Amino acid sequence: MSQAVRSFSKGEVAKHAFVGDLWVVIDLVVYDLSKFAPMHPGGISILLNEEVAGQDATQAFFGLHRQEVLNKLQYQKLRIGVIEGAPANAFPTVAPSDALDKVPYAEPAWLTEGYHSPYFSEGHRRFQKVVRKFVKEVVYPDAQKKEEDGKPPSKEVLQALADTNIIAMRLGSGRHLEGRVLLEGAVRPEEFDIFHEMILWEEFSHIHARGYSDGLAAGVCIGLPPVLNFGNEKLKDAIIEDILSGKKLICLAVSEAFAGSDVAGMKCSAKRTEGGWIVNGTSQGTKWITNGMQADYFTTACRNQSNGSIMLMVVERGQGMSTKLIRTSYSTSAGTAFVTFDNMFVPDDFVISETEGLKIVLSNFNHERWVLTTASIGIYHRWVNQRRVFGKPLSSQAVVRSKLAAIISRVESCQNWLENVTYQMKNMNYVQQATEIAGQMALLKMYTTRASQDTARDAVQIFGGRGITKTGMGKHIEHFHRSLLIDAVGGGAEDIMADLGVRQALRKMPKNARL
Ligand code: HEM
Repeated sequence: MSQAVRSFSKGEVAKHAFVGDLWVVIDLVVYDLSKFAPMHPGGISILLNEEVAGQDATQAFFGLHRQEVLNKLQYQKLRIGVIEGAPANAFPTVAPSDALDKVPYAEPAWLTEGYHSPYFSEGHRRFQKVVRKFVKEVVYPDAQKKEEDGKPPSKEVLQALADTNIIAMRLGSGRHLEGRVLLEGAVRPEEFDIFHEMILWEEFSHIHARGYSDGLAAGVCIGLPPVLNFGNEKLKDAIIEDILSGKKLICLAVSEAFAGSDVAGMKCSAKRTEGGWIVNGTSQGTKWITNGMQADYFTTACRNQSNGSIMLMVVERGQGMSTKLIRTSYSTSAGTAFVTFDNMFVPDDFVISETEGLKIVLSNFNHERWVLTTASIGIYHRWVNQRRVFGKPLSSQAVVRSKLAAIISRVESCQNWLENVTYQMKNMNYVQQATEIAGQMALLKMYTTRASQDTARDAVQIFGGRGITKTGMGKHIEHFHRSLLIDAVGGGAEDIMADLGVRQALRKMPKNARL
């Protein structure tokens, strides 16, 4: 035992069980709560309970809080020593920010000790460590705060994403990465592949703040690819660098109040005028536009009034545009907006395509669906050992273990299917992806979001009341349960995805196929 750490007998601790003189033991460590108790978010009276004050409160504590509470600096200061006989390392140490979780199935198999993967190299493993550290240290604290107060992500975090070129990396591999230093050199631009991008999305999902995560320039990931892949050089020169460097934001404005994501049914219209187009979408403005509140540019689909063709263009924020905040089941941190255009002028250079708008928007969906699927996968279940009912750990009940079996099987099957689809995307060109993978991607997204709903329901059942509280031990479960439908609907609702998957399979059915 280090000399600096004092040790106390149980009897000594028991003497401090009153207002103004209050100690408790958690995991063999003695905490002096005398000054903290009146400020305790759970109230003072529970701390004065005879089974808590001056006692070993380990079980009670972990039945209500997450371990991370004890890791906070302000609470580390409450430690005054350990219980007699405790090992020298009893003081909980904070795991390094890039540490892997040792709880079985908490990490994907490729990050589990002793497991192998055909898809991920040593380079991917190094990259994953750097991303995890970045997410935990730079993003997580801001995410937890802003998800709660509904404000957009802080400018510093968005700038950090731009400076490390995470904004650029989330658009996938390609020429836009050339010459950039990626996350302080964690990967070279020419090495960066779709598995690096997958790591980014999976690691970012660990912030457990779905609205905030969309607020982190998610609109760029769907609004900029049409410009990158189909825009003219003048348009690219005018906006890409400002967006990748964090000065400006772009979003995708294609779903409409009456047509939803049925792009073909849109009412927003464009009329020819000298040097450009006049865009109107007033009564049927575009709806559910992620980042619409903050965006400077809107990649917008509209119908050419003269010939009915579907155009795609970038509308710059300005007079004639209004953006109104929409409240959804996740945080307003995402800046989801109802957008209307009233006689907006769009110069010719900002038109991406006059005739192929629909095709470009549809081709964009594959990557969007892949992103949504990647971000949805992954759930932790260490708490099952933690929560106790009728005096026993919950995991001692067969019915709970059966739910766990289902949760694990679903997570593992989604992850493995995703890795396979990602590998196909890595090895297929753009056209092949549209014909070979779109159907499978749609089925995978549908399966993943349905699995998420089953998993959230099981988790809430196991968690009981804690699974529906926004604070404490169950806060991530509550959040997951409330926000998962965003992924089930965004980028195409489940039934549409299922239908697309099967229709694409049927198209490929050999004419002479017989049972
Ligand atoms: C080192 C000692 C403790 C610290 C630093 C602490 C800190 C906190 C914090 C930060 C919260 C807000 C919710 C959260 O973020 O998890 C909370 C809530 C709560 N705490 Fe404690 N706590 C301590 C000990 C205890 C003990 C021993 C009990 C007794 C069983 C207790 C009972 C509660 C209750 C009932 C809540 C409200 C639960 C909720 O909001 O979901 N706390 N505590």
